[in-house]
Amino acid sequence: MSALAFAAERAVAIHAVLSASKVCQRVFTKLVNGETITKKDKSPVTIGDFSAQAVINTILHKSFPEDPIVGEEDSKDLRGEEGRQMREKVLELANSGLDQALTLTEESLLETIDRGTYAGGAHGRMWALDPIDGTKGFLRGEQFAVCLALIVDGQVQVGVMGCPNLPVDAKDKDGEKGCLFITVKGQGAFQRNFSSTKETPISMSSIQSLAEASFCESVESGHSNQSDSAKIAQLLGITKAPVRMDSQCKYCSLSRGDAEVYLRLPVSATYEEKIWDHASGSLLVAEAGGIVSDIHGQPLDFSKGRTLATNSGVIAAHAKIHGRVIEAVQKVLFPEGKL
Ligand SMILES: Nc1ncnc2c1ncn2[C@@H]1O[C@H](COP(=O)(O)O)[C@@H](OP(=O)(O)O)[C@H]1O
Ligand SMILES: [Mg+2]
Ligand SMILES: [Mg+2]
Ligand SMILES: [Mg+2]
Repeated sequence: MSALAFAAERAVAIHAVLSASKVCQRVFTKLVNGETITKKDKSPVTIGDFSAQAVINTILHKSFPEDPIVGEEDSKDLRGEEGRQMREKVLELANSGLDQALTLTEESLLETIDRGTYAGGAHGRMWALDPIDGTKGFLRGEQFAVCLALIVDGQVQVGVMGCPNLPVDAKDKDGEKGCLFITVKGQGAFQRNFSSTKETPISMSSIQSLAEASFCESVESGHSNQSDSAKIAQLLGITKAPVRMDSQCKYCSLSRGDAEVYLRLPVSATYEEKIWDHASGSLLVAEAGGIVSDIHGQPLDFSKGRTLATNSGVIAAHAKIHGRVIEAVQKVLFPEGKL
């Protein structure tokens, strides 16, 4: 029997994401003032984001030196005298997550972080990396995810997500936390706990009626229009309150049946979703029995560069109900019937 496709990429991605997730867990308990800065777009970035990107880029480069990386962060804020304090912290943290043979110097730290500047596009292999997705959730001690995906010719082929604060069993919220979600196109979706190497197949819950469904959305009202989502839920007959959660943990929750619908509704006409915010999560949901599209029902197009430039918003649901959800989305967002 021939080896499964992308077996090496899957294994390396698991190792990289797990290593970075553990660094993030360590940072959170030690994060102090001055270790978070605000980026030009007003979003936060922490020593955790930089360290996780350094760990993953270093591990990827060792196994796949030719592969470009589309990563969220760059080293600008770590350079020069202004960046010295943060740079030293990030160096120490990144090295704590890497094997000794891969130990970074200040110079190679900046270089490895900047391997994530690839422009993306329709051709060839590339990794999409969000070292901490849901940085706001991370800062609140809530949900965040370390997200890595392999994209080949515009198609997501491998996705691995590490969710350090997610309960391994949604029904036992105070139980063990820390799980990894793993998927390869055509090979299904799996969950593994940080504490074990055993992988369990997961799938979305197939509900009979939307009245039983629950939907999830971002915690941040600036990332998704929550008043429109309430109207859509009402139109669908969903009565349960939304589950608000940061990061791609929403895709993970859907994939193992904790919720049935994920609504991410545009808050502005100009914002373009980033490919690293959706690549791994959207493949996981698709492999678990769902459909992920934009608000018009169009597939997410990962071939347009660093953003999903031709898509607007994200709607994910079980394949059996996705069409009905899109109908409701269209009715609420475009009451005149115009697209
Ligand atoms: N106006 C906006 N609309 C949609 N997403 C946005 C946004 N501004 C920022 N984001 C993205 O929302 C992501 C978090 O997703 P969520 O809201 O589901 O937790 C952020 O990822 P980072 O935290 O990696 O920066 C960021 O890329
Ligand atoms: Mg960010
Ligand atoms: Mg993100
Ligand atoms: Mg991020």
